[in-house]
Amino acid sequence: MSLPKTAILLVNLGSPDQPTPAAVRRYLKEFLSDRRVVEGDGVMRLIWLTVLNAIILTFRPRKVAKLYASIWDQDSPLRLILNQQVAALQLALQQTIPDQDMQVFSAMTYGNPGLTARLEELTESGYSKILVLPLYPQYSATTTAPIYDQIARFQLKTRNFPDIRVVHDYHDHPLYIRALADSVKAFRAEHPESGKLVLSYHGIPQEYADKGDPYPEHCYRTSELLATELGLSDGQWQTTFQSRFGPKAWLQPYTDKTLEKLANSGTKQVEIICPAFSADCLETLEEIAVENRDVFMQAGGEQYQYIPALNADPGMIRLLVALVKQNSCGWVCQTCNSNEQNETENAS
Ligand SMILES: C=CC1=C(C)c2cc3[nH]c(cc4nc(cc5[nH]c(cc1n2)c(C)c5CCC(=O)O)C(CCC(=O)O)=C4C)c(C)c3C=C
Ligand SMILES: [Fe+2]
Ligand SMILES: [Fe+2]
Repeated sequence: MSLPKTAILLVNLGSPDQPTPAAVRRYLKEFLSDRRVVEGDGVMRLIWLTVLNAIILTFRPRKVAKLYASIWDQDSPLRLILNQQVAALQLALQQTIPDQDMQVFSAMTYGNPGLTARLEELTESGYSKILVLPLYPQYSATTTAPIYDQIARFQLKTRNFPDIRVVHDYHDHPLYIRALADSVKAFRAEHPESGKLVLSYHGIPQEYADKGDPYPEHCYRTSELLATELGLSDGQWQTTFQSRFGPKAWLQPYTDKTLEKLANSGTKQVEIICPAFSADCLETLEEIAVENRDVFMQAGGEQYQYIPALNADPGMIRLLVALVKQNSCGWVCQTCNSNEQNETENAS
C-alpha cells in the first residue's frame, strides 16, 4: 500500500523581498491591509486605508528599508532561518520516523514564498495531507488567524483540496519551555554575569485583547512556565511587550519603558529573551538587540545581553518533531496506527 504524500508547512510572518523602499512598501501594503492586523469596519476601514496609503506607505518604507539593510545577510534573517528550520526538521523527521515520507516546506503569510501559492503548488503536486505549523507558539488573531484565513480562502476556490490540519498554538508545550530554558542556561554558561531576565513579547493593541484575543494570557503562561523551569524567583524576571505601532494603547508594560525604569531604579544588568519569535528577525536583531540596548544604556544600565531566538537549535527541532508527530496522529503516527491495528485485530 503506498503512503499518502504528506507535506509539513512551516509558516512565519514574512519579510520584504529586498531591503529597498519599494520592496518594503509592497510588503507593508500587503501586511497592513490585512483586516486581522488592523481591525475596523465601515468608516474606520476607509480612514485606515487613507492613512495607510497617504502617510504610512509614503514615509515608513524608506526608514524601515534602512533598518532591514542593517540586518540583511543576502536575504532577510527571518527567511534564511526559516529555510534552516525546514532543512533541520526534514533531516530530523527522516531520522526519527524514517518509514514515513514527509516533505517539509516553507511559507510566509505575507511576501514570499506566499502561503496560498504554496498550498496550490502542493495540491498540484499530489500532496493529499498537509500539516501547517505556524511558527507562533502563542495564538493571536493577528498572526495565527490570518493563516487559517488564507487556508479557508484557498479551500473556497478549490474543488478537491487536501486534508489540511493547522497547529493552533504550543505556548505551554513542555518541549517549547525546555528549549527556551536550555537556551537561557546555555547563554548563562557562556556569559556568567547574569542579570534580571526580561521576557519581551511582540505586542498587540490592548483593544484586541479586551475583545478576547488570548495572546497575552498565552504569553504570561509561557513566562511563568519558563521562570519555574529555570527556578527563578519573582524579582528575577519580568514580562514586557515590544514593537508598539500607531497611537493606540498596546499591551503593557512596554519593553522600552520598562528597561528605562529598571536602569533608573538601579538594575544595571539585564538579559533579554523574546519567546514569541521562533526566528531572529528585524524585531529582535534591530529593535531589541540595538535600539533597546541604547535605551537601557542611556538610562544608566551597564550590561545588556540579548539571548538569541531558538532558530534552528536542536531544542527547537525536537519541539517541531514532537508537534509533527502529535498533530499528524492517524495520518502517519506509528503509535496510533499500530494501536488501531491491534484494536481492529482484537475486535475481529
Ligand atoms: C498593527 C500592526 C501589527 C501587529 C498587530 C503585529 C503583531 C505581531 N507581529 C508579530 C511578529 C512580527 N512582526 C514583524 C514586523 C512587523 N510588525 C508590524 C506590525 C504589527 N505586528 C510591522 C509594521 C512590521 C514590519 C516592520 C515595521 O515596519 O516596523 C516581524 C519581523 C519581520 C521581518 O521581516 O523581520 C515579526 C516576526 C507577532 C508575533 C505579532 C503578534 C503576536
Ligand atoms: Fe509585528
Ligand atoms: Fe498518534
